[in-house]
Amino acid sequence: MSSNELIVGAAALGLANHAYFRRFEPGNAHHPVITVVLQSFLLVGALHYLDPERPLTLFSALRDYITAFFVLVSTLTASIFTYRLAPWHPLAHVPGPLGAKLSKVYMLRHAVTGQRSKVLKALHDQYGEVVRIGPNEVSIASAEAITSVLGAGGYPKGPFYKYWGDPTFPAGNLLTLTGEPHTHRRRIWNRGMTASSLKDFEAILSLRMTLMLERFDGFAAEQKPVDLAEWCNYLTVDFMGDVAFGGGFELMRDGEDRDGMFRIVKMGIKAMSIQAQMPWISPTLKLLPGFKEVPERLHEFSNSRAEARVKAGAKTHKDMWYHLMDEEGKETRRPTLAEVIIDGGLAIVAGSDTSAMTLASFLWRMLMHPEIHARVRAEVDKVYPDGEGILSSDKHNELVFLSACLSETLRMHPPVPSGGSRRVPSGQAKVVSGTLIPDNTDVFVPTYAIQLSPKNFYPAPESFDPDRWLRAHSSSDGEVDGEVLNQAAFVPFSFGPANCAAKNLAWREVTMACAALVRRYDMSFVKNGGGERWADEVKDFYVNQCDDMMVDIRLRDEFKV
Ligand code: HEM
Repeated sequence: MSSNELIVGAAALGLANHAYFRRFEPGNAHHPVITVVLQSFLLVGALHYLDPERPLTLFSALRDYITAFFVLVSTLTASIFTYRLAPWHPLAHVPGPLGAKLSKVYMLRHAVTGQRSKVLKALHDQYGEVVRIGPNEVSIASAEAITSVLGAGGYPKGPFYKYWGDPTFPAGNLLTLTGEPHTHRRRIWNRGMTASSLKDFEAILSLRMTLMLERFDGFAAEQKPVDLAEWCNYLTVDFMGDVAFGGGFELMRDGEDRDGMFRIVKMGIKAMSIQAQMPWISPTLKLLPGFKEVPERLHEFSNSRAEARVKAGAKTHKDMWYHLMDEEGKETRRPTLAEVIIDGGLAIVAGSDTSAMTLASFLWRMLMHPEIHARVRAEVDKVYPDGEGILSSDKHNELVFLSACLSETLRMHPPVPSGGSRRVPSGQAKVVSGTLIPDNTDVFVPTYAIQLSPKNFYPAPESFDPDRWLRAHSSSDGEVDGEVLNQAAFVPFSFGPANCAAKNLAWREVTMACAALVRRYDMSFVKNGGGERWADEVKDFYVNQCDDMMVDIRLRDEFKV
């Protein structure tokens, strides 16, 4: 075999590898790398076997190896790129930026910088409702996609979700499950969210709110600036700890994340949000030393909380554990301890940052729009003239304007702004938003882009206008003089069988906290603290993450003694 034959052989192998990987999608990064390394090695071995007269020195063997490896990898890459841009690619008819068609690296870099949701919105503004955002991925920003992709007759969760669980646990959590296992586990979750369960959780929340108000009274007395965003997080973490494990987190009492656990959780979410863009990289990264440290710490932490909960038993109010563990024995197959621990951990992760971001965004909007703030406060004062009942949800339906402000907050600042993917199963290609979405495509339905589209919210979709919700409610068909408010396009809690499992709990939680804080305190951004730009700095790491929001807190005059 001459050098020419080596080159032709390596190129043929490159093409054969592409054909193989197209048919059998690699589940990790290390197997393809090992395969390519080994194949180059075997090719050089074959060269020397077939041409025994070829000089065999360390130098010539190395040179042949490098040539074979380089040609194989280059042909494989060129073949992949050519196919991805070819007119016969199944997604050739979907418009999108060239970089995204070629490689997932295009969206990966936006995931790393937390700009994914904003980039998706810009791409939809440029290319329309259906955009190709990866070699095999599309984003569809339309109300139609919400029902036909996320709804009951839609598609199962895609590989994006595969690694959101804890690799140190044998069971997957609710977020990672799809199909029948998801339906089964979701039934148990739903049982934990009935009206009577919500009342139990509300009683737990009112205790936490009382503590928050005590702490804020203290800051007001000391005239000490407070990181409002951080304290929103302390509230929601402490509350989720109570709900999921019957207690144990005391961030508000300590006034800090003492053992750094929640900083780790945030880092973990950020890392996962980046990996989820290339799910096949996860199994490879897990082989690296130190990589399991974060999940292992979380595992130990959840385990210790679970042990404490098991020892303590159910308290006066039934917590989530009670339902997840099926302590009433309603299931034929009772959940295992591992399943309950991992779902308890999920409740902390899924329920704390989302609610905290909603609360912080609402309060930021109040600080930015004093005239709207004044109207919310007037309503709260009217509904709770002496404060009686403010830590219960009984009168929440009377907080009409506050609810409109919360809806507008969740429209403009959805805490999960771009979401995860659904994968079209083989044989289930269908037309969505006028475009054929072929088999095996990963489909994203980006909440932020949909909720800021003038097709769904008009006029001024990028302005904070809570009254749009009131105007729409006052008309019988939801339409007012050329205005658009498409309720079907309002999905901050997602949609369909895998929508937020605790939507009603979350709504009560943030309503109660907003009402109590607005009623009791005057707040203002600390001078030169950059608070006015807070929302611009929010990053999309699947769940939004934010910087400090430093505010001065004062008791309203009527509460001063
Ligand atoms: C305002 C606050 C909240 C918002 C905006 C929110 C939003 C969402 C969204 C958009 C999803 C779907 C994510 C996806 O498919 O990728 C989701 C799922 C979920 N959320 Fe929430 N959430 C909130 C609060 C909570 C709370 C308090 C809990 C607490 C227990 C919770 C538990 C869950 C769970 C378990 C799932 C997974 C559901 C499934 O896959 O079946 N969320 N949430």
